[in-house]
Amino acid sequence: MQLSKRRRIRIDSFFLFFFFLRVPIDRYCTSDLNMLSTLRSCALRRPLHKAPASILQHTSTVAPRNLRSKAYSTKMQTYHAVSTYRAWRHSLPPGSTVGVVPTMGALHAGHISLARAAATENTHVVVTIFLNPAQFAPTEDLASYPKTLEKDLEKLEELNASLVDKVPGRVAAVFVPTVAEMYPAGIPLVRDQQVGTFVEVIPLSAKLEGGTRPHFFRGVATVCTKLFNITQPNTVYFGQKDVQQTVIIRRLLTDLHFDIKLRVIATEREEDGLAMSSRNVYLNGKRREVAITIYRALKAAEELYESGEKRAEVLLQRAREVVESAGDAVKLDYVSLNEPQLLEEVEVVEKGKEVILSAAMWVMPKGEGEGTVRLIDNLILS
Ligand SMILES: Nc1ncnc2c1ncn2[C@@H]1O[C@H](COP(=O)(O)OP(=O)(O)OP(=O)(O)O)[C@@H](O)[C@H]1O
Ligand SMILES: CC(C)(CO)[C@@H](O)C(=O)[O-]
Ligand code: BAL
Repeated sequence: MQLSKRRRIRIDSFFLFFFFLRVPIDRYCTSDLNMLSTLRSCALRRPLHKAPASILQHTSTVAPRNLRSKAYSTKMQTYHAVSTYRAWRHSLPPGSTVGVVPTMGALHAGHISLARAAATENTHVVVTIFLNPAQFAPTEDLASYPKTLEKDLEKLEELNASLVDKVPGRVAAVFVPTVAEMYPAGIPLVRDQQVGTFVEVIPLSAKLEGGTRPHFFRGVATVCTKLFNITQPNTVYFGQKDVQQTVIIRRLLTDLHFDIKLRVIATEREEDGLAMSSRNVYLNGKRREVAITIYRALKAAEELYESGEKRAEVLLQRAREVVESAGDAVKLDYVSLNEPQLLEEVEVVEKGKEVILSAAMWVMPKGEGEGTVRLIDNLILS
């Protein structure tokens, strides 16, 4: 049957109306994605002819620009269960990119710089906060590790508020799972008692930090594998402060065929150069003063390198001397020069090749009830 001309025009304008309605929504999807995530926005991206009426109603409620910034400040979601996180992750519109920042909490400016980098490069940032028992030996500080969840969430909200409009992403979700969720079979700290699935990156995990903390990278690789499976990132963000961890994660991503990019973000430091670290809260007064020794030692070796010395043993000796000069307030675990792929020790720094100069040092107890505090740091010589 032929439609009358007037009726055809009315039908065409009806479709045109919805076509134009969709344009701002699509633009919205690329710039203000966090807001959309709370609206289960994948539905909005469905071809309009398939969209149910209620979804179309939604579109008109998100449209006013002046409401968007308000919505931002209320939408960062915290998920404790894998299932609810997954529901959120599946709800993201096509074209979303997710940058994941794994942490153990007690957030400081170093963590925030990772999240900021992720916000610059993704539409959605997910920060995970999980104090992972599997990377602690029974003798280590799992029980006393700082726990500041409320403040952590505030800091992430502050970051969101500080991000300018042209930064595409916001911290949209914080994943804070329970130990039972992450380790359904339980996770005793004694390795021989552990049951379940574990991931090891051999032989990288036995080097440097692994020499003193043989359990450590098995715990890290295992929990990161779980977190990557759950959070489904496009890119993961790790700090250079834990440089061996970044080498191990790169290897893990390659070997397990994760379709995930790795970004390594520069170390944030205190004014005097001390690398920021959650464990720095253990350091007060005199202990905080001597903590800077690790950075001074690395800098002294770097200076010597820059003056032309390329022999590893001479450079490392320089660093050792600086630590020794601080007396028995500190104790060096190792200082080492390694190439960045397999962490093989380097004897002479070759022209044009980057090497990792890294160290671990304990700050010794001073008063009653104080424990030793282990610090790590590194510089890249290039
Ligand atoms: N100063 C820093 N600058 C940049 N990234 C950092 C810094 N400190 C930690 N990170 C990164 O943040 C991520 C989470 O680290 P984590 O939660 O263990 O904090 P941490 O400060 O390293 O704690 P810890 O004191 O236990 O070593 C890691 O990728 C780590 O490398
Ligand atoms: C990567 C990590 C969050 C795994 O627990 C931890 O090792 C850390 O914070 O560096
Ligand atoms: N960022 C390192 C975590 C740990 O020492 O357990």
